[in-house]
Amino acid sequence: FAPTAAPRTTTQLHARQPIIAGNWKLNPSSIQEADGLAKGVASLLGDETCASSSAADCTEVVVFPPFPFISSVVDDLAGVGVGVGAQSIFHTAESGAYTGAVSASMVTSLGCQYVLCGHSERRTVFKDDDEAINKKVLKVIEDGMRPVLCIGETEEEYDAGLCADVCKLQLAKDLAGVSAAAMKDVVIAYEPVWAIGTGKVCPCDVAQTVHKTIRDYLAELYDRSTADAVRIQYGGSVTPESVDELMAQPDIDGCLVGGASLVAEKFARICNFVRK
Ligand SMILES: O=C[C@H](O)COP(=O)(O)O
Repeated sequence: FAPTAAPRTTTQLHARQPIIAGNWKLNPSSIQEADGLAKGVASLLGDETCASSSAADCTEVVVFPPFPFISSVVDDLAGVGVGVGAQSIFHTAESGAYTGAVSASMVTSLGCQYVLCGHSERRTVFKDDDEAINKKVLKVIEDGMRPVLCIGETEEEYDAGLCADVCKLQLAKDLAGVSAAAMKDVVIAYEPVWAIGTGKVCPCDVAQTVHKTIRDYLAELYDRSTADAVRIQYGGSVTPESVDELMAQPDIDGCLVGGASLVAEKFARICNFVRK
């Protein structure tokens, strides 16, 4: 799938490849529907030119189906250049008496390249705390996959002016023990909780400011060069209508899309965002 306008300049010091991801969450309700969605995405984005490229003018696309659909979706997307990831993993053990758990090695063996860690719905509904999220991040890296570490503040924290503090604290705790070298495989997703599934997109200038704050803090945790190479996605009610302006911001390198990723045409339009 070709970019629809002139690519972001590649002469900048750290040309980060855009990454658009679709988090299907607890959707759809059957394997038939999941295959239909994956095949729809495949037919709309079907072009192998981006499959093996990490060039900044080529957008990486990943989808995160529910566990039972992963294998089939991997098959549906074979040869299309769209990656597949898992929405979580169990971080405590690889095997044993853990009813309902799914290990990193299981999803790796299915062909997953990415795992979501720390999504706000995991933090609130499933009580994943920063210690568990940190273990997941480390486990994903250890198993040769890439974590998409989700961070972000609640509406109350945003209103109290605590956005930067919350994001920094989550980064410090969730990235503990992750080396600078490993950060090349880590994607950060800034997802203000108040914008998730609400239709309220964070204003682009606010999102850019937070992304820059996150990048500057990564430079404190690591170094400037490492921070400048990390890809930071925005997530929260992203739509075909909002994606172009978001992606025009200098520190926004991609989007983590929920609801709009469940409609192949909308997701394809977001992946084919117009570069400004
Ligand atoms: O993982 C995706 C985010 O939670 C955003 O979801 P949303 O696009 O439905 O607001």
